[in-house]
Amino acid sequence: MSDHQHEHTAEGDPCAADSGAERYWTVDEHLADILGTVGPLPPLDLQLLEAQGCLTVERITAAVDLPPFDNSSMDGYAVRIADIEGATEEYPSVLTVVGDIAAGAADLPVVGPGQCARIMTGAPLPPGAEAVVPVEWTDGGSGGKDAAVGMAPHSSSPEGAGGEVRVFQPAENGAFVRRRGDDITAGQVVLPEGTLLGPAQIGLLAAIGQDSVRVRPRPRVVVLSTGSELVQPGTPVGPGQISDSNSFALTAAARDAGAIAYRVGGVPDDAARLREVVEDQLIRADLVVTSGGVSVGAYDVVKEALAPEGGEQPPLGAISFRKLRMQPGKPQGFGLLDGTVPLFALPGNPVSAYLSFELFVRPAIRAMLGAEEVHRPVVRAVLSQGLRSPSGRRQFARARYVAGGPGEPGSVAPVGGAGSHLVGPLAQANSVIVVPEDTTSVEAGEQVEVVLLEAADRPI
Ligand SMILES: Nc1nc2c(c(=O)[nH]1)N[C@H]1C(S)=C(S)[C@@H](COP(=O)(O)OP(=O)(O)OC[C@H]3O[C@@H](n4cnc5c(N)ncnc54)[C@H](O)[C@@H]3O)O[C@H]1N2
Ligand code: MOO
Repeated sequence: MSDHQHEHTAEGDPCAADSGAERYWTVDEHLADILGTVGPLPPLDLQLLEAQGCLTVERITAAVDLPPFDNSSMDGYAVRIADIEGATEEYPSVLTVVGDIAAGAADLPVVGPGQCARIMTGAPLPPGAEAVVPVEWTDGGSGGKDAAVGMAPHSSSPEGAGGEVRVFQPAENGAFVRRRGDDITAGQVVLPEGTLLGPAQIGLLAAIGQDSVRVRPRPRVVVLSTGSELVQPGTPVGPGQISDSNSFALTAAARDAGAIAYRVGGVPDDAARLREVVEDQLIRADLVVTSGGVSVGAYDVVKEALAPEGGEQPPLGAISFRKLRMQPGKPQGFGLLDGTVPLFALPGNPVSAYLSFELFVRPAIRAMLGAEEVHRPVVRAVLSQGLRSPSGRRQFARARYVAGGPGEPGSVAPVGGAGSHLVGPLAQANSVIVVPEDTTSVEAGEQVEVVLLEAADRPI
């Protein structure tokens, strides 16, 4: 056995100390309980930029035509086509300029026979005109034989356009004209129900004149970490203390899943204090995540605070603490606070907390957002190093996955060992290998199931 394989054995695994009598939940039972409890949040009208990343809950119909009026796609001259028929550089058509139309102009000159109007990109086509000739096809009103390179800026000739212009080329009816409604017509469905609102969709809503949109809002997720040993990163770490990393990783993971996340720093191991903090946070929480304090230690206060046994205070909610047939992530708490707000009590070990979030909390957030697919993508890949797994548990081994060529499976290698405290290798992982409950070893070259935690092949 290689050293690497040795690292992935179940030896020294804290999950090995189980008594036979207790009921264990499978990963699937736990997930089914979660997804059976958590559903989409009620829809809300949000301002456009607040709605970024949300899904629409109804189809959206344009109330207006886009463009709203016939307009020019070039800076040039609005003309009648009969006037410029057969125009050449040698025999240009000479037209009288009757006005100047900037984008936003409302008073438009009428273009009669032998006349034209200077026009800017986006400006309305004036009555009588049938096409636009770009300024480069004309002398720009200079009276010379050479094509113009541009127009004199309005600031340097505020009197606007007048006099004559020579046009050196003919144009077809409608040339350089963007017709009213050629993009979108009033009454047209522009976004179907369930559209994910990204920059282009938000731009489209603004273009049709909407300032708000009805969506499933992002869940507001409050992340708490518990433990008297925790200090805020950036402050000195005393004897026996560690920097609180879970609240940062889990807040970032909640954002990554599409939530609005609030990090509440380390709460000491004091059940009454924790209870107070959770109660305070309920005002802004659609979902609460805690880490730590769910095992069997004397200071594991999350259980005590949320599901007090025989105490004077009633429980804050119906939170069930359970053990799962998985590694890492064996101890888990889940239930509803106040009958409405889902609470996830995740184990404190950083790898356990993070993977539990990925497997259980992320799908809940996605379900609240109304997403059709709530799970991370799962692929099959060839294992490049053998690994061991404890019997009776589904193991989730941190790994690096590299996609294969077209039609080929990718390859995957475990990173780091099985210890739930190993945050170094976790930061190298882009995936987890799933080893089923009844499998105790997988050899190099065999295919395994891999959950992708991010786009594969991202350089570290
Ligand atoms: N006798 C038993 N002991 C343990 C068992 C068991 O079944 N019997 N289960 C082990 C397993 S598995 C896990 S997972 C942990 C879960 O423990 P808790 O959820 O109670 O977590 P804590 O004891 O509070 O902390 C565990 C570990 O993680 C560190 N930690 C906690 N919070 C943070 C944080 N915010 N940032 C960084 N690190 C954190 C903490 O210092 C501990 O080292 O229980 C096993 N024990
Ligand atoms: O191994 Mo525990 O299961 O670290 O979560």
